[in-house]
Order: sequence, then structure tokens, then C-alpha cells
Amino acid sequence: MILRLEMPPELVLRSQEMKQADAASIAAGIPGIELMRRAGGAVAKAAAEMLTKEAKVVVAAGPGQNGGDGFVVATLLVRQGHRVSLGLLGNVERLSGDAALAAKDWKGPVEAAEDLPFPEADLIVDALFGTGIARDLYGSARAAVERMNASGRPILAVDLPSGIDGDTGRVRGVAVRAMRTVTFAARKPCHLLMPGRAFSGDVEVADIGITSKTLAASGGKLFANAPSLWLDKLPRPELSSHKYDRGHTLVVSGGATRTGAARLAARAALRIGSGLVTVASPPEALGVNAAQLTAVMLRGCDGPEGLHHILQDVRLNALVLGPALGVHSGTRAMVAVAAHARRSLVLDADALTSFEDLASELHQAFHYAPTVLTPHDGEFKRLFNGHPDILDPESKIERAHRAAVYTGAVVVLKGPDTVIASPDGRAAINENGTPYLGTAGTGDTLCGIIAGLMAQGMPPFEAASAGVWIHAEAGASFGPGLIAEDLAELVPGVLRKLLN
Ligand SMILES: NC(=O)C1=CN([C@@H]2O[C@H](COP(=O)(O)OP(=O)(O)OC[C@H]3O[C@@H](n4cnc5c(N)ncnc54)[C@H](O)[C@@H]3O)[C@@H](O)[C@H]2O)[C@@H](O)CC1
Ligand SMILES: Nc1ncnc2c1ncn2[C@@H]1O[C@H](COP(=O)(O)OP(=O)(O)O)[C@@H](O)[C@H]1O
Ligand SMILES: [K+]
Repeated sequence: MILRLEMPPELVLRSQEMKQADAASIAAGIPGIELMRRAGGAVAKAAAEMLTKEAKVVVAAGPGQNGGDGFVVATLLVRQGHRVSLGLLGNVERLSGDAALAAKDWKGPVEAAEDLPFPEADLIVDALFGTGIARDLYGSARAAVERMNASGRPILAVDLPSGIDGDTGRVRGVAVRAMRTVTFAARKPCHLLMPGRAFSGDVEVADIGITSKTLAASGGKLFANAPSLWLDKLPRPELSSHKYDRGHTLVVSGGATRTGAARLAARAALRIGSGLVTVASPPEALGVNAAQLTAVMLRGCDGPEGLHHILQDVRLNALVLGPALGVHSGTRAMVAVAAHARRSLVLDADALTSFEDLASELHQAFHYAPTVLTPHDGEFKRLFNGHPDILDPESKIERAHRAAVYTGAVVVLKGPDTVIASPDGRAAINENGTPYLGTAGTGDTLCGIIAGLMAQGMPPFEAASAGVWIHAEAGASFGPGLIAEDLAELVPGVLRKLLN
């Protein structure tokens, strides 16, 4: 992964926002057909890179403007000397707007999309549906997609793979499995969210003349998670810094047989730069924790009262609660103590599951202190069980956002496509992870990284986004055989790249 540190944050636009950006560009003087020609031109260029001379290209065009792009691509590839078959879903007379104009330039025959000779193609161009998909595919649309996939030939998708929902990344019945996708002006959520990301192949963003100002005015709150989003807020120790300037993170440990999670989080907090880190341990686990901690400090902590007592020390400015704490009322009471103490807080695992059916106790609970919740899907469902307004949206971004608004916390909804959502409407989608992160204890490490960043003064949305990215980058740099213990040790290498 190449770090592009000076880049502005990369905006991701939803279908409606993209439509608005198209309309604003047209109003500003770029005719719609010109945008379509540029879009088709970019796809034709990508196609040409994948083709040898006089190759056989099969273009499948849909009934909307995505199909219009397909007509432009077909026309350009014929001019370049390729043998092109074009098929349409529906008939040419029913095309409208710019797609109808683009179709006029096409001088070849128009076949039925579902009957195209896909198996004979050197390259298939998928221009069936883009951002305008409105329902699940059936009938001839479904047949065309199934035949395209069954051919085993390489597929280049126009804007997004047909059948994928642009905003959610969900498969609408069936979807094209593309080798490569050329999209326009900005990536759409489906290029980053699963399963759309997997269907998109390599994604390239073509500049079709829509300015970054227009894009920002049309969207502006959804980002691809990358250093450009938070690097300016990543803590760097000053020449004069001492450890107390770099924050003090407290991680609460589980009982005698459940202490590993806290130590994983604590070590990660130390590695990310928290000046001091303390594990708060139940009395019966002090021995086992003491035997395995060195730079991390240790204190006895007997339940919620013990935590309240420890937090009288105002230098303890960030907390991790949840990993291996146990699912019970005592854990809920500790969350209440922590929220009341108004320190930076990361809640994970049992601290979330302990509120199963009791999410209303967390309603607006975190408005007063920087708080990050880090549920995986299962924890999220348990936590918001009985809150269909939060659980039901098909978009992972929307679910995370609603949970953030409900609780007042930044929500990190984990997975291969982790979404970080702030109550203020900002959200980021992470994409630099690796499936090797799916191993016991990596979530505990993530908590420690985020808390350690907040301990150093990083605001919660940026700390969560940076933490998720650094964690994923560390995991990806190791790859096969990764275990949670490796992660904290890989953090310095990632930090070195970011801070140098
Ligand atoms: N000026 C613009 O707005 C530009 C638009 N562009 C292209 O336009 C696309 C968006 O165009 P549209 O909004 O027309 O949307 P689409 O072309 O993605 O699809 C809409 C069409 O498909 C039909 N449809 C939707 N779901 C269906 C289903 N399940 N089964 C059968 N038919 C279905 C709709 O009735 C409509 O005719 C973008 O993805 C992009 O490729 C580009 O040309 C760039 C410029
Ligand atoms: N397929 C995947 N690709 C990328 N990241 C993944 C994948 N599967 C899991 N992860 C990441 O691994 C971590 C697992 O956390 P979690 O489920 O809480 O595990 P644990 O409770 O064992 O610590 C999360 O950061 C998650 O985003
Ligand atoms: K498409």
C-alpha cells in the first residue's frame, strides 16, 4: 500500500448525491451528453488497455443512462478497430435523454442483451445498470447477468457491476462479477462495502470534469478511510513532551481466567503512544496480570466502586471497557461509572453485550465524553435488538450512523468493510484490512489503539478512523499466520510510515 499523505480526504458519493453532482455540472455548462461521452471514453480507454488489436468485445447495455455509456463505449471501440457486438435490454425507441443521443451514434446492429455471444468475447463490457437500479433483477435482465458470469470471460463494469446496489453494496438478486470497474468522478459506497467491493474487481475513478467543489457540495460527509482523513490530527510528540503529556490509558481486566484481552488492549495502547497505560485488575487476577506485565502498570480494581475510586486520578484520561469483562449488571455499572467520569472511552465486547435489550440505557449516554463503540455485527444486533429503526436499514453506513446518533458515540461497526460513523453525520469506510485479522483477540487490540490515540488528545472520529486503519495496515503487513499478539508489535512500523 502506498501512503498518499498529501491527498485531500477521498469523498465517496451516494447515488442521489452523484445525481446532484451530475445535475450541478450540467447546470454549470457541461452538457449531459458530454459527461456521458467522457464517461464512455474513460471506459473505452480502460477496455483498450485490456485488449489486443481486433479483439472481440461484447457490450451489454441497459435501458437507462448506464446503457447510454455502453453505446458510447461500443462506438469508440469500433472506431479503434475492434469487433463489437452490442445488445440492449429493451428496445432502442424506449431509450431517453442522453442515452437516446448516444444510441444514435451507434451504427451497428442492436441485439437482445440476453442473447449476446458472451462466451466468444475477449472482453465483456457491462453497461446494464448503474446507480439507477430500482429493484431486484428478474427475467431477461437476470438471464443476461447469469449468462455473462457463466461465460467466464473478463468483464469490465461501467460505473458499478450491474445488480449491485450503489448505496449498500448489496446484491439485488444476481450481480455481475467484474474484473475491473470504471466509475466516474468519485467512488460509490458499493465499491467499498461488501459484497459489492468483491464484485467490483479493481476500481478506477475517471475524471469526467465534475469539479471537486461540486462533489463536496453534493456529498461531503462520507469518506474512504485513509490517512488523508486524519493524518493532520495524528499525535506527534513535541520535543518537550514527557509521558504525562501523552495521556494515560486505563484498561479494565476480566477475572483470573479472562485477563488476556485487557493485556492485548493495554500493550496496543502503549505501542500507539499513550504515555502511560494501566491495567485495572480484579483482586483475584492481580497475580496473573502481574506475572505478564512489564511497561504496563497494574492496579487492583474491585468492580464499579473500585473503578470510581481509580478515576479520582484525573490524569487517567482514556478507558477501555468490555473485553472479557463478563456479561452482567456489574459491567453495566462500570460503563455508567466511566460515562459519568467523562473520560475518553472505548466500549467493546461484553460492555456492549451487557446492554442486550437495555440499549435504552445508552440513549444519549455519551454526549458528554468522547466515546467510541466497537461492535462487530453480532454485538451490534444484540445491542440494538428491539430497535428496528437502527437495525433495519440495508446500508451498513446508515445503521452505524443511526446507532451513533442514538448513543451520542462514534460507532465502529467492524467487519471486512468496517464503517466508522460519527453522530455529526461523518462516516468513513475502511478498505485496507485482511481476512487474517479474523482471529481471536484482534478486536481487543483495536480497542487499545483507539483509546491510546484518544489519550493523546485525538478526537474520537479521527481516533477511531486512524485506529481502524493502522490496525488493518498492521494486520495486512503481516498476512498469513497473524495472531493478535503480533498486532501491537507491528504498529510502530505503520506509525513510522505515517509520521516520517
Ligand atoms: N448525466 C449523468 O447523469 C451521467 C450519468 N451517467 C451514467 O448514468 C447512470 C445512471 O443512469 P440512470 O439513472 O438512468 O440509471 P441506470 O442506467 O443505472 O438504470 C435505470 C434504468 O434501469 C431500469 N431498471 C432499474 N432497475 C431495474 C431492474 N431491476 N430490472 C430492469 N430494469 C431496471 C430503470 O427503469 C431505468 O430505465 C450512471 O450509473 C452512469 O453510468 C454517466 O453517463 C455520467 C453522466
Ligand atoms: N475478513 C476481514 N477483513 C478485514 N478485517 C477483518 C475481517 N474479519 C475481521 N476483521 C477485523 O478483525 C477484527 C475482529 O474483531 P472482533 O470481531 O471484535 O474480534 P475479537 O472479539 O476476537 O477480538 C475487527 O477489527 C474486524 O474489522
Ligand atoms: K454497470
